[in-house]
Amino acid sequence: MEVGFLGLGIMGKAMSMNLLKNGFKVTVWNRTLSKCNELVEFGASIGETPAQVVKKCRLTIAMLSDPAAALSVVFDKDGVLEQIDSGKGYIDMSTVDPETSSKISQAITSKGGAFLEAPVSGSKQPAETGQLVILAAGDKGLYEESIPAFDVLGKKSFFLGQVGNGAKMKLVVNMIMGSMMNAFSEGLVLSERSGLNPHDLLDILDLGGIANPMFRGKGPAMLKSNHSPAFPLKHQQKDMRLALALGDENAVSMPVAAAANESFKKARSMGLGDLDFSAVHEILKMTKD
Ligand SMILES: NC(=O)C1=CN([C@@H]2O[C@H](COP(=O)(O)OP(=O)(O)OC[C@H]3O[C@@H](n4cnc5c(N)ncnc54)[C@H](OP(=O)(O)O)[C@@H]3O)[C@@H](O)[C@H]2O)C=CC1
Ligand SMILES: O=CCCC(=O)O
Repeated sequence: MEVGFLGLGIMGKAMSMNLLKNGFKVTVWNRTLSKCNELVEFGASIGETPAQVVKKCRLTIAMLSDPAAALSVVFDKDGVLEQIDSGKGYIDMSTVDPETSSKISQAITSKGGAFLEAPVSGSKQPAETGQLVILAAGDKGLYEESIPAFDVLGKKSFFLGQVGNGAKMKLVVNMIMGSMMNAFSEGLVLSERSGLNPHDLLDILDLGGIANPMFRGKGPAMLKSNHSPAFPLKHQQKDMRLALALGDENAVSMPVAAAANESFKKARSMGLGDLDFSAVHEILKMTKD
């Protein structure tokens, strides 16, 4: 199957590489075009614009940083809309808000194309090993057509109904994750400041009812102040912001998420946005008497 792939950041590079390794023909595009070269070494072709990729491929996947990027790649000059038509499908796997996704869906479908939003749970390593969880919504026929690709990219896909539901589910999941990261960081600081060994805390957490892969995977690196980016903090803060907007629209009080968002904003303002979202630990460590 020939698939187009737009956006070769941390996630897009791993996902398109995975498709190539599993026998898909992949045509890639990235805003910074030089990032395509590594994929070419593994057999990918390059499209010089999003429109060129869509012209060549029946299915095109996008994995872009945020709503502005997702909209730009579709609506700007040489964008997806210039070549989408009936018989072609567009799958946006970026994490965006439901309004952005709906706007893209309307534009694609008004030109006869099929649209699916399919944000993912899971980070760099699950993307490399095909262990993502795919939260799809939109055109059911396109979802079914995409299953061979989703089976390579993920360990499980969900079809959640109408466009917007995948985006909302992803924001709820990441809102919980961002709040957990803040609570975890505060716990690590509290254990150290009160004279405990934080490595003991990690062991104890891992044996109890709140054990989870995020604490297990990131905890030891956080204690060494190693925040090599898997999920950039700037994207986690974007997701908190979009989740809080969803809370506003639905009159859901979210004081815990709002406090977590403030910590991520502070970390961004201190220049930590390109580090892993675990770097929020650094600003919590800085608070003293
Ligand atoms: N990293 C993670 O663990 C996960 C991330 N996500 C989500 O996946 C998406 C991608 O994340 P990730 O790969 O980490 O992000 P990166 O920051 O590594 O990559 C972002 C990508 O978006 C492109 N981009 C940014 N702005 C524009 C623009 N205006 N026009 C065109 N392209 C643009 C970048 O191009 P360029 O190279 O030119 O800068 C790059 O390809 C985000 O929505 C994120 O929230 C979801 C699950 C996990
Ligand atoms: O959006 C990013 C999710 C990262 C993860 O699920 O570990």
